[in-house]
Amino acid sequence: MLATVRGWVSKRKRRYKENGYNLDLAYITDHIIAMGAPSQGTTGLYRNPMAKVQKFLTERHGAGGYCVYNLCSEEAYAYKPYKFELVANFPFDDHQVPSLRLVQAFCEHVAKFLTEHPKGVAAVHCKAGKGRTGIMITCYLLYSGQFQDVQQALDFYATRRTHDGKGITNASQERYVHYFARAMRAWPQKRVVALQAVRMEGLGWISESNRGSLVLRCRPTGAPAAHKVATIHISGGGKALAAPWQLEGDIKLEVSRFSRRKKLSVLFSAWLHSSYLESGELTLTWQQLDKVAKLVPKRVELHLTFQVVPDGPTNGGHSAIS
Ligand SMILES: CCCCCCCC(=O)OC[C@H](COP(=O)(O)O[C@H]1[C@H](O)[C@@H](OP(=O)(O)O)[C@H](OP(=O)(O)O)[C@@H](OP(=O)(O)O)[C@H]1O)OC(=O)CCCCCCC
Repeated sequence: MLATVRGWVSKRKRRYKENGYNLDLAYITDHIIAMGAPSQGTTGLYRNPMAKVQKFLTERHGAGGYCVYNLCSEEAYAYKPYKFELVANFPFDDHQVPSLRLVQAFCEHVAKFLTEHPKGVAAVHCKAGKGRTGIMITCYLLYSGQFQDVQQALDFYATRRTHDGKGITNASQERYVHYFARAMRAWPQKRVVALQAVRMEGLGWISESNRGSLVLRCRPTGAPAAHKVATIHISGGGKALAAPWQLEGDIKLEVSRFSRRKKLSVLFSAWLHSSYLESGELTLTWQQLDKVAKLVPKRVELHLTFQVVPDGPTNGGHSAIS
């Protein structure tokens, strides 16, 4: 019965079903595992039971032959380091993107571990072990030179981790793999951009009959978390900003609307990095947005006008131009 429930929860991800094991776990390469969170208590009833994961890894790779990489920022999936002999934490939030520095640090750690343990395995997990795990593993495949082409690395991960070839399905997570591939060639220079105008098309009845808002979050380069820098109320689908917002680092744009019950619900969001933005209009289509609500038509477009700020502000950005 529990195996059936675990199978439902792991959806279309590949499970390891050999030698009496049945775990939400897949070998991406001989030295990289992607897996669902090793869990205890009630959560262990429908995710990977901690004890089984420990037994599996120790049996196959020896007590010191594996390092567990926990990418969860969720409190619920934190565990004491002694649960495994070697544990490394590179946390970021579910459905979101890591900073490029976090990806770099992860890749360096895995490379060092595998150099010191040539027969070892890096066992990477987030909650489900698909999206966040996918970014980090795909970036490592590129970093370690196993792949040169981003799309090929993404496809390889998707095929190895899932039955339906849907590995990283979050547009921003995929965008950040591309960013990291560029960052490996030349680390991005700090760049401040001013968001000057926002326009949405294709929202149909949503923009006509609802008040909406665009919430801007920014994680300045080097800062641990993103924080809200502005809420812009958008009526009729567009707005030129009287006071453009200067942004630097990881930028999250979240478009929400007020429902009939006056509850604010997110329609879609997207992460962008200021260093890869140019002056001019950027259009994000349905495919380039994250977690688009079902009621949003597929013809939706978010148009953003940015201006690169020469020699940006000394306060590191994310402030309004007065
Ligand atoms: C009889 C019970 C039947 C349950 C059937 C559940 C069937 C079911 O939908 O199970 C799946 C759900 C949700 O599943 P999870 O709680 O595992 O959530 C997934 C996780 O957020 C992934 O992110 P990450 O951790 O990999 O970064 C995400 O992938 P992504 O970031 O790529 O979008 C995925 O989205 P996706 O599915 O790909 O769109 C989410 O479903 O599990 C639960 O809600 C836990 C259920 C706990 C049930 C407890 C029962 C005791």
